[in-house]
Amino acid sequence: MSGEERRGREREMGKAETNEGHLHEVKEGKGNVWLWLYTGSVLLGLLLIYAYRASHLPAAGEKGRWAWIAVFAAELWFGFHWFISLSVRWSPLYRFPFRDRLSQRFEGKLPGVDIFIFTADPVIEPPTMVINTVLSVLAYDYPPEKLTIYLSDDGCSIFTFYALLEASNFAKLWIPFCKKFNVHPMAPSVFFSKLSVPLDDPGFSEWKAMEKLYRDMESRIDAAVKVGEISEEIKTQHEGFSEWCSTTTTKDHQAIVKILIDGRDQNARDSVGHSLPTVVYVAREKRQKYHHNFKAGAVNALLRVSAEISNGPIILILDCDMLVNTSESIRDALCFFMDEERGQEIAFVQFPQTFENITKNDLYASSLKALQWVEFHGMDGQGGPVFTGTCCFHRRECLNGKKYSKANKIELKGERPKIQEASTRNLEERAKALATCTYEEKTQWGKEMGLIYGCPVEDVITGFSIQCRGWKSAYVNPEREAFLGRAPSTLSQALVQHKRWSEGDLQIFLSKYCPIIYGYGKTKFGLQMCYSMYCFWAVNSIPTLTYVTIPSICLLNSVPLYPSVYSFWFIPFVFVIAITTAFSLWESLSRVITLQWWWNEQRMWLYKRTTSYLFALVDTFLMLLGITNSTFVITPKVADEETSKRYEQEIMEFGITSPMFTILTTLAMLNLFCLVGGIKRLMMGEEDGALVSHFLQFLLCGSLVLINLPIYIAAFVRNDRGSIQASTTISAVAIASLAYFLPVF
Ligand SMILES: O=c1ccn([C@@H]2O[C@H](COP(=O)(O)OP(=O)(O)O[C@H]3O[C@H](CO)[C@@H](O)[C@H](O)[C@H]3O)[C@@H](O)[C@H]2O)c(=O)[nH]1
Ligand SMILES: [Mn+2]
Repeated sequence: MSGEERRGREREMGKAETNEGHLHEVKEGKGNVWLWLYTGSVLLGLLLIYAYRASHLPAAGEKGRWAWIAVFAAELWFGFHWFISLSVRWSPLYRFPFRDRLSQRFEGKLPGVDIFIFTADPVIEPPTMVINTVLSVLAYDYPPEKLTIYLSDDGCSIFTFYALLEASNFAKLWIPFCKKFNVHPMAPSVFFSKLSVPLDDPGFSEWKAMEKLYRDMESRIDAAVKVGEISEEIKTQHEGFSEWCSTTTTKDHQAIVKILIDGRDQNARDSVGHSLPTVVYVAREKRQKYHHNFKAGAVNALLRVSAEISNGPIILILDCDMLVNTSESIRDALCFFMDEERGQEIAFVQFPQTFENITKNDLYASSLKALQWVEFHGMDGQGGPVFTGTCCFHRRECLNGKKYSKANKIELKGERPKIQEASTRNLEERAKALATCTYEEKTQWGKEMGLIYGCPVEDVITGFSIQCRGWKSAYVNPEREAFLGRAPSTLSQALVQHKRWSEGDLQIFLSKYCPIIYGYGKTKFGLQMCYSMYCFWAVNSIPTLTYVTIPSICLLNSVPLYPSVYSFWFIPFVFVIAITTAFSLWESLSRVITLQWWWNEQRMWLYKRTTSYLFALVDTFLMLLGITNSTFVITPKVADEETSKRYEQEIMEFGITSPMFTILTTLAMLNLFCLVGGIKRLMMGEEDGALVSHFLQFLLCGSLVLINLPIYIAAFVRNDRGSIQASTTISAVAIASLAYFLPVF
């Protein structure tokens, strides 16, 4: 299904509301009859399962009693989590902006927009990638004098600064080029590598010339990075280079604020004579003894710096790998904020995080389709989606802590100071003072103002606190993806990212901002349920681990844990398994996803639960006990050629040793051994009716073996550098063999 078809379908699914005169259309999802039926029947099935578990509990001293209790507890938890996950399905909303109405009514009065781009490490996030994001943003279809771009560099890298300087020069040609040829995505590296212009096209030579200019710039930057030094000749191009000296390190340096293009300057023009957006480089001060609060700290520093320089009332927050793919998304977002009636209560407009490097069947389930195609629309119906840290437009005032009030109409005003009022240098000096380590001492920054500190998902917790102040958020998922980022391209990256997310979400539940307690009376119960569902991700690890080990070990020991095929109680089990699987398949297949894709999603669902979520749970407890501190492991955005090749071929990447891989391999081996043991017993006819009495255990263990196929292949068949390390395989086999000796209680 193409984007257009999906959109058509969503429109159809929605009930029309009166949209006359509005800047956007809101449609409520319908078709709840099916959902009622689904919910009702699964609920009934679950109750029957629980009744069976309670009434057939093995007596004290009988083999399998404790296994039974454990499996029962897991089923209770699964039922509970399934139930709260309905909250994101009940009342989806779909939104569609009317850009033409916006232009008709507001073209001359559009608000200033400040765009924040964040980078933190020049190796993981190469300068050429970062400036591609910057260039794509510069080519937005928006009045340049109202656009200011801030690059926050937590890596304080002279190469990133140099790359930005190159980009600000290149922009003078790139912006008119994008407009002339209607370029999408507006990032040169992606654009030139994915598209080629036909020879007979009238624009051919211009196109090729631009590509050459881009490639030259890219090689200049890459060359400087490779040498590890900026040449004296380059340093003469800008006095900003003098900020770096021999003692400058990522963790220890003064604040740097450099306005590379001042849009107020009459001489700052592109090649066709139009004025240019303002471009600012910011590296907030870092000192060893001050905690810098990761991305949240960077956002807050930019909030203050930008207030001094441009003070745009609308802010777009972007990660450094999030390229702009359509020039319209600022205007789309404004259709929500500027709607006279519906817009007043909207604090932020979230776009989905879409990615340019998703493989054919999304091997690591990184496209987050379930979340972004189903769940966020569902949350929108309960008060608004989460803030996901990127691809999100905010009202500045809401980020600064303002409470919603019906009486107060907020106006989207805020003009840049005129050039005669403040010179560029003067602005830089004033802004620097706002980006120091000590500035936030004894202030509300990180608490009531700006992004909230101390949580690995600063975005989610902040979004929730904004909603608790009475605001709503809106989710818009346009036909053509608005942004294109880079998804993790190895298994370990994907698992580490999910560890951070699930850990952060669990910490929200345990923090002052617990959705149920803090949100009580401030938000809808449905919204609290949505958030709780994410908060409990990490907790899922324990019941999932129970379920992937105990029934299999019991199978090996011929201890039945489920009703036999001929029993009445067999029906609810099969029914719940069948209908929930069918529902999930329907949800996926009706939204483009292929069968293989769905299967990959199921595998990642399992892997995340048995590793990322488990580690998140453990780390959260250690943190509560004061043993560890919260950290932020940055997701790598580049990989070596061999790894990238395997990724494109959808071959799972292990390669390194990691406790996560040991767990995954052990679980895979355990299930293989148990299945083999169970089948052996069947073949030998050691026990009559074993298949009938253990049918569901065979099914469960068999499915686990099937889903783990890539692990067996990576451990025993493959011998490339991405396969499972021999040491991991050996320890996994050793631990899993213990299953043969494990007594069943
Ligand atoms: O100390 C830091 C750490 C990170 N970043 C930036 O934060 C962004 C997100 O980091 P990344 O490693 O790419 O994390 P992801 O897992 O891809 O990030 C998702 O999840 C994060 C919360 O866990 C959100 O902040 C992000 O916006 C969201 O895309 C990147 O641009 C980083 O450069 C900083 O500026 N300073
Ligand atoms: Mn990222």
